[in-house]
Amino acid sequence: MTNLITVSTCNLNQWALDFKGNKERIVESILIAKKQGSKLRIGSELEVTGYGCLDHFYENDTITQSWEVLAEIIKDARLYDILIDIGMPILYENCRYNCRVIVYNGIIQGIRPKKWLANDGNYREMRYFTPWMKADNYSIKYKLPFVIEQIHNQAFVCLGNITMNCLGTKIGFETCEELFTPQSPNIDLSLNGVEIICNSSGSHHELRKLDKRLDLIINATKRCGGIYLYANQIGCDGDRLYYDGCALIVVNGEVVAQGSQFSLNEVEVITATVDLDEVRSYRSSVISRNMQAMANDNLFASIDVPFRLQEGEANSSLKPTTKKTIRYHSPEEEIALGPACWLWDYLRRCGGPSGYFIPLSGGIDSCATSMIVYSMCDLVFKAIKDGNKKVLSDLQKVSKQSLEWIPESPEQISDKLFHTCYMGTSNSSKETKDRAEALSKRIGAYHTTLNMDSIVAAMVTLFEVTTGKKPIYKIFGGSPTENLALQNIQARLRMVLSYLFAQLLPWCRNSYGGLLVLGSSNVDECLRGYLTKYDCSSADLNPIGAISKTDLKKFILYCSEHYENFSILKDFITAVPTAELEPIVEGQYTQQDEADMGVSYDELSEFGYLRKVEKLGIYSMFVKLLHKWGKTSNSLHDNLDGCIVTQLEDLDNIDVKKSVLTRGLSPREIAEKVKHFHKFYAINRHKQTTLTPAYHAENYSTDDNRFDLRPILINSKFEWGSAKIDLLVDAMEKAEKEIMKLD
Ligand SMILES: Nc1ncnc2c1ncn2[C@@H]1O[C@H](COP(=O)(O)OP(=O)(O)OC[C@H]2O[C@@H]([n+]3cccc(C(=O)O)c3)[C@H](O)[C@@H]2O)[C@@H](O)[C@H]1O
Ligand SMILES: Nc1ncnc2c1ncn2[C@@H]1O[C@H](COP(=O)(O)OP(=O)(O)OP(=O)(O)O)[C@@H](O)[C@H]1O
Ligand SMILES: NC(=O)CC[C@H](N)C(=O)O
Repeated sequence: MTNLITVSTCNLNQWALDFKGNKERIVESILIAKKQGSKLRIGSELEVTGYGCLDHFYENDTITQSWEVLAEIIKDARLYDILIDIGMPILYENCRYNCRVIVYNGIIQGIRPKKWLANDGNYREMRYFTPWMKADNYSIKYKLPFVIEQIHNQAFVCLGNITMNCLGTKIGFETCEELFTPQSPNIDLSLNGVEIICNSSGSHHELRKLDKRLDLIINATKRCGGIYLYANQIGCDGDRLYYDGCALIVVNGEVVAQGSQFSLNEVEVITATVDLDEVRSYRSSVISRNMQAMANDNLFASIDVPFRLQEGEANSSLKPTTKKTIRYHSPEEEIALGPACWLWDYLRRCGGPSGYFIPLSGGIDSCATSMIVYSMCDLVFKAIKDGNKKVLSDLQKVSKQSLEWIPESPEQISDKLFHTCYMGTSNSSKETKDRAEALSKRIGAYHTTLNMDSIVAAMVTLFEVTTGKKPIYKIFGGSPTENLALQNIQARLRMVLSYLFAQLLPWCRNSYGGLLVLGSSNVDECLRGYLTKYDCSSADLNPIGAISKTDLKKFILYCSEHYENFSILKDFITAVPTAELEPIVEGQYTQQDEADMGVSYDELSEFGYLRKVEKLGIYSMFVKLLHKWGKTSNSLHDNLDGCIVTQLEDLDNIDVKKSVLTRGLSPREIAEKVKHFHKFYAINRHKQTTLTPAYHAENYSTDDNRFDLRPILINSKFEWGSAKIDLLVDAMEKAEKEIMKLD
């Protein structure tokens, strides 16, 4: 026997505070679900307001307008004959809750507030919402606002930790973060006989993160059995995060439907026909599970809904959806797609600007940023080819083209939207100038080349006339201060020129509207502070601000293979990174990034990870890197932690001494690197506070405004921790000498 039921979930491209647009997308998703024969549709977390309203959640307007949107949905008879689960904020006794509102045929069946709020990393739900902490099966009679009551005379609804007892199956809810908690609601829901679990999320993209989310869902339903529907927001809803959709339908640990992770579609509904009997036989044959279910108290307020979701057996045309292989993107693809979708949403939603402008240096970072813009053009082109009328009309509007204009290639889109500029000085080389030009040409962007020596000279002359002193470069005998000042003025002037060009280039091309300026400092440089404050790093948006140089290089390589005729990219990969801010003497660069920084990009990525993700201070970082980068063999590693605790007494132990250092860096070298990193990190932390809003791509992002909250003024000596490091290094060196003697 089969017990088939057709259910839907979706990716919604919501936008914070766009109540009108959000409502339209919700309605469209319900209509699509109905068209696909569905009896249940779930939407993303806080879909009515958009997930990322931040402090706008404090405004009562946000709540009242949510009710107004819901009222219109309730009134709309086209949305009947399907159970709908809608996310919005609700105020009860002056506390704000993050809720699911369950509606059937214009009647609100129940409201389920989120219990376990997301409050780490990018998330601050506790700033706006109160977690629902009442006893589990306690519910209240919630008085509905007049705007709802007047529609069908419904004055009250049950609010609490509810489940829906439909005719023939039970439905329950967990909201985003709750899936990630050790005691996820889905466990109790399944033990209480809930067969369909609806998870509505506002979950953001991070490189290599998708498998964590999928693993949790798959494992939950593998262990407990059940049908799991996952809905998510997709796109940029007004801030640094990209929500990465990937709506999912899973049955007993098998994926039967998966939505896109990166897409320009505003509404994507996925639907599957699933068999409730599969859940019943999966669960009931596991006796240990059944004993737990039997012993489990009823933790939920159960609401009866007079609606049968199952299809009658007479509907023989219906077949259960077959299982699918999960689709993952490689990290390089994720870089190509995530920031590109984010840039598209940002551009079309921000109104006036008619494209992007980038100062293109001929180096890796601005090249990677440009390739992301190219990827955006490519996605837009493909969407138009696939018949996406909204994308076409958005493109025509942004690029100020007529309704007749239809692009024939990504390059034609790039020509309208993307502007690049090489800003050379006498310190620049022909190689970087040519590379920038060649890349821009291949992408199809509108390129300009300029020489700004006269402006730099004018500034330096002004300084000289005012103070009577003339700064000169180090290689000509100047001090480090003079040398730095001469570099920084070039870098800062590039920023001023960028905004001038961004404002006027469309006008030069007989169009109108300005351009958004793109910055391209990567996460490693930001962490080390290897950038001039308020230079080209101070742009409008930075697509790569949370991506490491190592990943960017891999991304360029991927682009050179993925897109046709991009062999020019190989030249970027092999070029030595240099700022070209100091004079080139006899054809040789005097300045190379890694030498200048005193640390390699790979090492910076490591420091960044240990600092932010592993949360290590200076001393623990040193110890961790001793294990990782050190010459010590495993037996010394094994003893190292004990040594630290017992003030290195163990190093007198002959076995430890025998574990001779064979490869890697010495403890002193590691200590120097760790201290060096901390010194520059601390000195330059102030730069993070002014950094351009960047796409959040990594869990070791340095974004001071939302994600990585640190003091601006830090004592760069870290005296206490450094002294402990020195003590350990001395002891290890002493031990090493003794080993040498023994040998
Ligand atoms: N604690 C603090 N809190 C708030 N502000 C603080 C501060 N300390 C300095 N400042 C401010 O910051 C200024 C120093 O920062 P900044 O002007 O950036 O100058 P600074 O960091 O000294 O120099 C820029 C660095 O970026 C490197 N770089 C390399 C490659 C390319 C580029 C490029 O731009 O293309 C740059 C360059 O070699 C140099 O190491 C001070 O003059 C002061 O105004
Ligand atoms: N000659 C140039 N023409 C145009 N823009 C430049 C030039 N030099 C630097 N820039 C801009 O300043 C930014 C920072 O310059 P920097 O030399 O630090 O390069 P970077 O951060 O290593 O990036 P890239 O790899 O793109 O050179 C660059 O990403 C670029 O946007
Ligand atoms: N909105 C949420 O609850 C999101 C939190 C969750 N940890 C995530 O990244 O997906």
